[in-house]
Amino acid sequence: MWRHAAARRSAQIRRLLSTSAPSAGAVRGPCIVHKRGTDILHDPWYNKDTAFPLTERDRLGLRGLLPPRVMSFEQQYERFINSYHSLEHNTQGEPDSVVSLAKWRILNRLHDRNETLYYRVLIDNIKDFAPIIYTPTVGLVCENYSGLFRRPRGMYFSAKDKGEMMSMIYNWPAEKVDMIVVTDGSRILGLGDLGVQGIGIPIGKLDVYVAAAGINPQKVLPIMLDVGTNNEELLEDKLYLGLRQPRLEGEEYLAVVDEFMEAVHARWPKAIVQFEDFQMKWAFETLQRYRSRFCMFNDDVQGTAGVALAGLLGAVRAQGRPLADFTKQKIVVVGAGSAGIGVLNMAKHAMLRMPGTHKIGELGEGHNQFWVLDKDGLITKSRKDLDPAVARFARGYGPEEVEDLHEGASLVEVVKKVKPHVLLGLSGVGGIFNEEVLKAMKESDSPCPAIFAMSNPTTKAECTPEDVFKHVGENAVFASGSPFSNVTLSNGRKGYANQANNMYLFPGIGLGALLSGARHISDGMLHAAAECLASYITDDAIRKGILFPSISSIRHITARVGAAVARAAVDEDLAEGCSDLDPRDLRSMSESDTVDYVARKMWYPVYSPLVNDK
Ligand SMILES: NC(=O)c1ccc[n+]([C@@H]2O[C@H](COP(=O)([O-])OP(=O)(O)OC[C@H]3O[C@@H](n4cnc5c(N)ncnc54)[C@H](O)[C@@H]3O)[C@@H](O)[C@H]2O)c1
Ligand SMILES: O=C(O)C[C@H](O)C(=O)O
Ligand SMILES: [Mg+2]
Repeated sequence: MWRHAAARRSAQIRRLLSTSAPSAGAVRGPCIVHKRGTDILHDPWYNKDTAFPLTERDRLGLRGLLPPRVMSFEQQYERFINSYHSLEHNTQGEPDSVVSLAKWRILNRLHDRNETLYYRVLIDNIKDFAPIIYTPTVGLVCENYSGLFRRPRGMYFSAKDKGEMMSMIYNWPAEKVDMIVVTDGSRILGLGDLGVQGIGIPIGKLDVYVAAAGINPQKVLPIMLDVGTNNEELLEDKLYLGLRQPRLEGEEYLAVVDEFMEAVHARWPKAIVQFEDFQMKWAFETLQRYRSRFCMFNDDVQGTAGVALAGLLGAVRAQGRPLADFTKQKIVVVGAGSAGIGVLNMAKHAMLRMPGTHKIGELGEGHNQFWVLDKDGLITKSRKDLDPAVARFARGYGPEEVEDLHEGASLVEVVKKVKPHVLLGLSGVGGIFNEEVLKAMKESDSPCPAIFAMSNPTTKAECTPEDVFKHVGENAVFASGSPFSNVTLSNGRKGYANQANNMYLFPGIGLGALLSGARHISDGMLHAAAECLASYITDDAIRKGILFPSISSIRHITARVGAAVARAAVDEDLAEGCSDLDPRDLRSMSESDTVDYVARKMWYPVYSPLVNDK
């Protein structure tokens, strides 16, 4: 009996793994379309522009609506890339912001017109296009959203929609939604409260979901919760497209988010909801409120933490030390907001359970390797109105305080006295790691001091890689939230400008949760994601100063992270499976079979033959 069940299961796994992996040569089965003629040309999901073959033009009532020449997908692709390159050429010498917005416009127009072509060029050129559809350009787009607006994308729920959301959610045309990214626009990157204009962030994040995790773009939904804005400039801007009222607070605010979450859950109970760029108080409050009820996570708190932890572990390896020495690293964190606190919690947790020289659990809560600063300087236990989330990292607990530091000490004082191994910025303050601070890092107790300037967009980065290699030394390792170019060092070697951005993890967290059908997203699943990313980089790469893999491998990384997350969900009995997969199938897959399975489930953009249903 048991043998039969096991045999059935392995046959099922063989079947799941035998479907061809998505690739450029893939041929799709037909796709049923309920439209004809110009309605198809105006639907970016079905539109193939000049690539509709003649038979399809006949079948779908398109004959005569397009120029007669039928182009191939490859020709269309080349045509787009050529026009992108001519745009680059023609805008040479223009200010960066003008060039970036022009690039964003040309990509956005393609997105509006032909999704298959758009996502193919995005996937193939992710390293070049990520800085346009994601940080830093997405920040500029959000700042200028009301002026740039041509057509809506995603859904907008506002404070005025109270009581209506349960019906409004059915206005979304797709029957199934797998992945939702929602913001209230209150902390967009390091740019502050941008109100409704923050919708650019969910759109950019979901583009990354499609490119990196192969989520089907018909099943993603960007959401803006417009509860007002406290940004005076926007409130006075005649073109501003959001509610012109101050932000809702307290219970009124939570009632809007509650209603939205209930509406989503009622229509798509298995959709994953990623909270993005909420100001700190709501980031933590909503995470606590929803995380055991819905399958959701907060990317800024949890995704960022995993990426930073992978970077911190890389910094230990770069010193040629065993990972267990992580517990002895001195880490200065600048910024005690949603991202900073998320990183501190995860790093502390990792230290407390680090196997090796210490017995697990030997290090007590008082073991504090962190020095945390916010806008008022070093946080100590004498800080007035200390936020409980920060309290466990405030200096002054335990008997081991040796440095002569005081409440509110400046960053340069802290660095000089502590001589940290790592200086990590999540402050949203551009240039705060100035020359004096970086020169002080030269005296770090690490042979290769690590500087993480994680704030976004580029203008908010705490420092540049040039500054680091110049002032800290060429032995330093560097990572930033937004992309920078590598630096040529004096001996001709490369000084690597790694990108430490949560884009390495959120797509895999979402995908792993989705494919396992996780009831919710546990700390164990998040740790599995971080560990997977940390182990992705080889010792050879680390020795060169490479802490994170190239963005070009994002699909490969995401398949691994997704598999690790799904396996952790199974281990914790949180997996309920998805349409073609029973959780027991997932349980009996080997690690590499799980990676294969996840990779095969990724959507890949190819034109499907279209068949009209009437
Ligand atoms: N690289 C990534 O993947 C990633 C992920 C999440 C957030 N971020 C970036 O991190 C930044 C902060 O995000 P957040 O959600 O934590 O914001 P937040 O507003 O919750 O927190 C900002 C923190 O910085 C502190 N701060 C402000 N000015 C300071 C100063 N002069 N000196 C020291 N500390 C100062 C504030 O007191 C606060 O503690 C943003 O720029 C965001 O783009 C990057
Ligand atoms: O959006 C990003 O690039 C990373 C992060 O989520 C942020 O808020 O800065
Ligand atoms: Mg964010």
